[in-house]
Amino acid sequence: MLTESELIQIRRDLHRIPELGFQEVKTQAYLLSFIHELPQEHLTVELWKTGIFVKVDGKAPQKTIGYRTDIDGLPLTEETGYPYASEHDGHMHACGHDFHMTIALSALESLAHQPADNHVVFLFQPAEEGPGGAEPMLQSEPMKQFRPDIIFALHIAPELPAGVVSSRPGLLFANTSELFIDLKGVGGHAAYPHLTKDMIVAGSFLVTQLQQIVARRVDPLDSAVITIGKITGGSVQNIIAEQARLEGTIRTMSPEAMKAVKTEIEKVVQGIEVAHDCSATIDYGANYYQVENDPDYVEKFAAIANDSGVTYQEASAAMTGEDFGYMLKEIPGFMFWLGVDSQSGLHTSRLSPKEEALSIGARLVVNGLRQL
Ligand SMILES: CC(=O)N[C@@H](CCC[C@H](N)C(=O)O)C(=O)O
Repeated sequence: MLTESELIQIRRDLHRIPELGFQEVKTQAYLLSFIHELPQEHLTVELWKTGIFVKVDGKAPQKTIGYRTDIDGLPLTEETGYPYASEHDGHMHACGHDFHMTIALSALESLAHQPADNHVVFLFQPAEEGPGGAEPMLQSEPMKQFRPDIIFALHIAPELPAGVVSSRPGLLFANTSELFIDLKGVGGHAAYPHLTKDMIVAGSFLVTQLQQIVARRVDPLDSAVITIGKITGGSVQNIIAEQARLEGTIRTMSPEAMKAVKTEIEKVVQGIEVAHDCSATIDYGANYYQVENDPDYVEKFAAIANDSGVTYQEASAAMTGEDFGYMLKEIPGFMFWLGVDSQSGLHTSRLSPKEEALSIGARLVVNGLRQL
C-alpha cells in the first residue's frame, strides 16, 4: 500500500493538471508513468482514447472484478488558494476525480505487488462530466478483453465526515440529460420593440415556464429537476437581442420520467415559438442512465466497510448524475459515497476534500477488490 504522504503527493500532482473530457492527455501520461513503475508480471495495460484499462491477473481466478475511476476535470476557475492549485486556467478538479484516481492507483499498486485471488480490472475512464466516456468505453474493442463480471466505483461526498461511507440498494443517482435551447427572433433598436422579436423576453418567459413542469406536471411523489445554469443572448444594453441560448440539465428518478419531462419541455418551447413569434431548437446533449446498485453487492460492501474500520451509513438517492450508470446497467455492482468533509460542495471553486480520506478510500477499495 502507498503511504499517506505518497497518496497526498499523487493527489496534489493530479490536482494541478485538470483537463476536460477526452482531453486528459497529461492526466493519462501521469497515470501511465505511475503504472509503468509497478511490477509488470501480472499486468496487462491497454489505452482507449484518453483512458486506460489495466488488468491484474488473479492467483486463483473464478471471476473478474472491475473498478472504475473517472479522470476528467471541470471548466471552473479554482479559488481554494492551495499552493498546489490548478495550473490550467479555468479548469479545476472540482468533483473529486483527483481523489478518485489516486485511490484507484493505490489499489492498483497494492494488487500489482500482491495479486488478489480473482482477476481485477481497473478502468480509468475519461469524460464523466461530459460528453460521457462510460458508454463508449463499455462498447469499445478493449472492453471485450477486459469486461468484468462485477464492477464498483466511488464518489467523494463533501457532506460526510472522513471515515464514513454510504450507499444504498437500488437507485443511488438520477437519470440526467443536458439541455440546450437556442431561440432566434428579430433584433433591433431598444426604442422600437414593436418592430422586433425580443429573445431576452422570450428566454425569460421560457425559464419560468420550464419551472412549471416540475411544479405542475411531475407527480409530487416522484421527483424531477430542471436547472438552467447559463443564459446568453444579446450584445449591448440598447439593442434588442435577436438570439438567446439557455443551457441546463434535467434530472429524473426513472428513464420514463425523463421521456415525459422532455415531452413537456418540447410543448413549452413550441408555446414560446408561437407566443413570441420566434424559432427554437432543442439539443439534449449528453444523457446519463441512472446509477442502480445491486442490493447483494451493497450488502457485502457494507460488511467489508465495517470490517475495514470504516463506518457504513445508508444513503438517500441523489439527483446527481454519473455515467457509471451505463456500466451498472450491463454489469452488476454498485457505487458508494466516500466522506471527505469539505465545507464547499461538489462543482464549487472552493471544494477542499480532507486528504485523510485518501488512505481510508484506498484501504476500502483494495479490501473490496480482494473480498467481493
Ligand atoms: C457527480 C456529478 O456531479 N455528476 C455530474 C454529471 C454531469 C451530467 C451532465 N453533464 C449534465 O449536466 O446533465 C452532475 O452534474 O451531476
